[in-house]
Amino acid sequence: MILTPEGLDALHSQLIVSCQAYPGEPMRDPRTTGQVAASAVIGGAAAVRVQGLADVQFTRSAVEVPVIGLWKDGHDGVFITPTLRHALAVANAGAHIVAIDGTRRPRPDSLTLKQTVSGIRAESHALVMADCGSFADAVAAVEAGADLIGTTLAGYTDERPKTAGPDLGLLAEIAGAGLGKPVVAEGRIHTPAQARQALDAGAFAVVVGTAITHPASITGWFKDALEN
Ligand SMILES: CC(=O)N[C@H](C=O)[C@@H](O)[C@H](O)[C@H](O)COP(=O)(O)O
Repeated sequence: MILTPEGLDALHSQLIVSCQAYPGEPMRDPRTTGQVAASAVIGGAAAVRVQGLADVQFTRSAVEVPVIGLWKDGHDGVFITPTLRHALAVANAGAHIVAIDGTRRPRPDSLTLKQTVSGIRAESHALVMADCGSFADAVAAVEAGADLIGTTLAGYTDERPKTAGPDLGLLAEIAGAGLGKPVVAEGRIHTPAQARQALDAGAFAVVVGTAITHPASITGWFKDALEN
């Protein structure tokens, strides 16, 4: 199944679930990722987002909804699918949508964001989601040709403070600017009410990760509540 820009309509106002376990964690296994993703789909996820080539491959065979794939390399600076090589590997692993760093920061392979998007288009059928950290990033990502704009990196670059919940201010600013591409709310959406607020602030779709698929974090939230 090839996902076209028109096919993105199926994701309008929908929930996308990010299924990620981090290096060294017990659930860091591509089979587990696929099972968690399939469970999220049973619950109503219209798409899933997974990290790592094997995770993309396993998840593609575990679900029938669109798979957003990424490859995290490192954890500082530009680390979400940082180069064209990473992006093409994610596309080749079967991702319908490749999520890439969509900031204006220099990239490790020295390509511009526009060259990266063009390279993905030239070599694959995958759509491109640009993970942005600011309004200026979003404008640049649309100009670069991205199919989807994510607020994924709001609070993780030095352009925005890290809000406790989702950065609804940035979301509303991008959505309100009418840049012509769907804006996906992602990052620190921890409650159903916040997911609803994100849609109301203009999000095309909402990505929730930790609050649905990261038991260690969720357990910590409950434990903290008992201790304070
Ligand atoms: C900044 C960064 O590395 N974000 C990553 C991107 O894929 C993931 O670690 C997040 O879990 C994902 O964005 C979903 O966000 P949240 O888990 O807050 O719902």
